[in-house]
Amino acid sequence: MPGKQPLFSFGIISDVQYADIPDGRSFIGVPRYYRHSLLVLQRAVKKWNDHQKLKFAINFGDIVDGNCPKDQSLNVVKKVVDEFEKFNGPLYHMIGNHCLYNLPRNKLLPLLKIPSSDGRAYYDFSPTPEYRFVVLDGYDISAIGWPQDHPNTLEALKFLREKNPNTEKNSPSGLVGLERRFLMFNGAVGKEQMEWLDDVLQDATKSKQKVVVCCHLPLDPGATSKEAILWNYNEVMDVIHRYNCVKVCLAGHDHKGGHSIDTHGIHHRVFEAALECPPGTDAFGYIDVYENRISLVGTGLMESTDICFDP
Ligand SMILES: Nc1ccn([C@@H]2O[C@H](COP(=O)(O)O)[C@@H](O)[C@H]2O)c(=O)n1
Ligand SMILES: O=P(O)(O)OC[C@H](O)CO
Repeated sequence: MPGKQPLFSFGIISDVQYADIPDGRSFIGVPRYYRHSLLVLQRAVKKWNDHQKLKFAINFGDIVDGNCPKDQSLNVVKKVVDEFEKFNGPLYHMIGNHCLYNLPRNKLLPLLKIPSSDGRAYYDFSPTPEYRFVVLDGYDISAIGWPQDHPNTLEALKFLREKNPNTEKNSPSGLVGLERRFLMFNGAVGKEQMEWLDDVLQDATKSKQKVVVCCHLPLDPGATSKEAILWNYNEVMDVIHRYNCVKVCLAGHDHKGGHSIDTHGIHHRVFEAALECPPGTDAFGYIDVYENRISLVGTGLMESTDICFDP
């Protein structure tokens, strides 16, 4: 409603994928501006600070690109984190595949200040009594980021062998429809995390909190290309759909962005990537949160979106 003050607001950006290398292209030929993406982040932080009323900011993952020379990974991650930390408020990070190409979890999570035990990267926080944010770890079961002999790596490799017959496990060749998500650059939510999610949603329901679910990997086929969804998005959504508290799911990873409303009326918004902004353009924003609405105010290629729900 025009004129009504939001309960709170927060900044968002996704897929910065910075690297100090010349511009390139994605596998499907979309230009990627590896150096310029840091300027997009700098402009985002300036805009968030100028706003003055943002309660926090969330990075939806992939702060550094997989093409970053590996002897530079540690310094580059630190450099990008330093840019984020110029924001005058709390920051919440999540991990993406490109972060994990550069650093293992035990190095990455402390740098991103992700609360963690045993390398897990899922957590929740409550910025106001009415709202709970759940940050999922989409690379819990993954062939990247864990030590090679870790049970989660072995489970992921077994899963990929069963689901994707290609030698190159990032190739969706021959996979049909939603099977195209069974790629090495995606991952799954494991059993313990699933139980934790169920507990958090049960607690949020008891506490009459509305929940915003955040994950690097999208959770609804309507909001993303088939190659970019969480392997077990359907199992995660089955848990979410058992409750009424989740109002919105937010994600990155699929750089072109997207928006859908699923069969239970939950909105899914996938954010446009900072990496794919041609020089001088931007993709970031902030979200105003109300009792029964969230409103994304986008800058540049980040499309503004209004999302209404039952309180
Ligand atoms: N349709 C596709 C997409 C990707 N690949 C492989 O994945 C790698 C990573 O892709 P990016 O989006 O990060 O460029 C890429 O190098 C390919 O090996 C593929 O085979 N088919
Ligand atoms: O994480 P990337 O850069 O490999 O990109 C993933 C694609 O957007 C999936 O379609």
